[in-house]
Amino acid sequence: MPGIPAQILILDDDADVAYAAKLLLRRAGQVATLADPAQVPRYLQQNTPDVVLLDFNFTPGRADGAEGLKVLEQLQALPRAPAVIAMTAYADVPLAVAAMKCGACDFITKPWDNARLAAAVDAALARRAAPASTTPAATAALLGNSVAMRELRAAIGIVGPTGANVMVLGENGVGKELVARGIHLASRRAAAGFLAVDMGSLPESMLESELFGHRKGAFTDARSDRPGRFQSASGGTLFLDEIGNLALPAQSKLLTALERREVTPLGADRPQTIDVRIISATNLDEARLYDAQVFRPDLLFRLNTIVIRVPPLRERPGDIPGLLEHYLNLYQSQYGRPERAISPAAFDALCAHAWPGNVRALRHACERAVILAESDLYGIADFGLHTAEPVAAPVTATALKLDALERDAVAASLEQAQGNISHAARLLGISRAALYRKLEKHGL
Ligand SMILES: Nc1ncnc2c1ncn2[C@@H]1O[C@H](COP(=O)(O)OP(=O)(O)OP(=O)(O)O)[C@@H](O)[C@H]1O
Repeated sequence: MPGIPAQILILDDDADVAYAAKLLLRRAGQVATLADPAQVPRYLQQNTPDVVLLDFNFTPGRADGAEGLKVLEQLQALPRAPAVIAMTAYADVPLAVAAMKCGACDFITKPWDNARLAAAVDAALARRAAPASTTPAATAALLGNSVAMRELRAAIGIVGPTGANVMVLGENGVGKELVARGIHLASRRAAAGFLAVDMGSLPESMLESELFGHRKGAFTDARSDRPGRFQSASGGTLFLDEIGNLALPAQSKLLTALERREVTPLGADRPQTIDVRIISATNLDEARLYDAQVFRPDLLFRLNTIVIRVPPLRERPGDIPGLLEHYLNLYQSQYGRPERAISPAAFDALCAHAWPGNVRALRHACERAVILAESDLYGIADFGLHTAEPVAAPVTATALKLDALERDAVAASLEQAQGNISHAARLLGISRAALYRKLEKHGL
């Protein structure tokens, strides 16, 4: 509310940590500090915090986070629950992830990056103050009326104009790129371009030339000067997709570019200043993303000033009917097919399905149903889900064998790539889109 300063509570037994955070956050509101969870009930009798920065271990020697989780529970039970930002040591990231599952909105690792902490608190405060819907144009493509999707749209409206670097997290096919495009459209850079780069499919040997450009003659195939993605996206937004797949040496090159705000094309003797907003995305599990063996913490701090998490479709089943309707309509008109309704049994099955491939898989299933349906209503078999009855079609023994071989090859490459779609596609020598189709076909 205008005029009323936000209340921020820092709960940490380390006096130095609490004091440093207090100094940093003074400009964002009224800051109180407490050192002991036992003081919390009394504080809550007289105060209504908007944001709580919460440490998880207080008693010396304790590292299970139970004390912090108990406070989180108390805060969640309040009529106007504050936004809670978990604060943990780097080694305790799994604890922070557990806290997020219990309702914390974000987490910060200690020692923190000042800009990241300030941005996390600003984002938490802005989210509380935001009206239910913002910048419809920026989020028009993002369908779904679940609470999660409404919050996501509000977050895009808030984060977009800030210009801060954003990291979008979520499983494959949840809509991370749509979110990134929404942030771009809600930003002051909307009139300039949005350029997406699939970092997962960039071979390491090409990374520098692709990202930073090259001069004619810099290497055998460099027949002319070529700008890199950083230069091409100048003034706009560069979307670094599958950032979690970047090898460590490549991470350090990217870090240098971001730190210096300049890139040197291969073969050039002078760097060029860059002006891009970076939005990155990954499907990497957060515990792995925060593992320094996998991802450089200093690069992470550059990229994740704001973190946006897109929940999987199975956690927002209320969005499924609207998405089915949208994509069936889309493909019916695209393929000039008649309008059909979904049979009640198929509808129930589709709503109960876990959708491991998320919205992308649902979209493909709708396309398939529109193409294959023959009766008056869409039946579950038309959608080709692995839980459905197999479509009765004559198949020869050879086709069956080839199919089984293909399934095994896809499964083996996925295992070898530890579930990383880009890597698996590269192992198989096919595009990511083709791999998605095969995953769906074989119900993997
Ligand atoms: N909320 C949504 N409303 C409508 N369509 C959506 C939504 N979320 C995702 N989609 C559609 O699902 C497909 C996958 O979305 P997108 O590419 O943004 O996902 P992603 O998380 O970036 O996937 P990946 O991790 O595999 O790159 C796209 O066709 C997109 O249009």
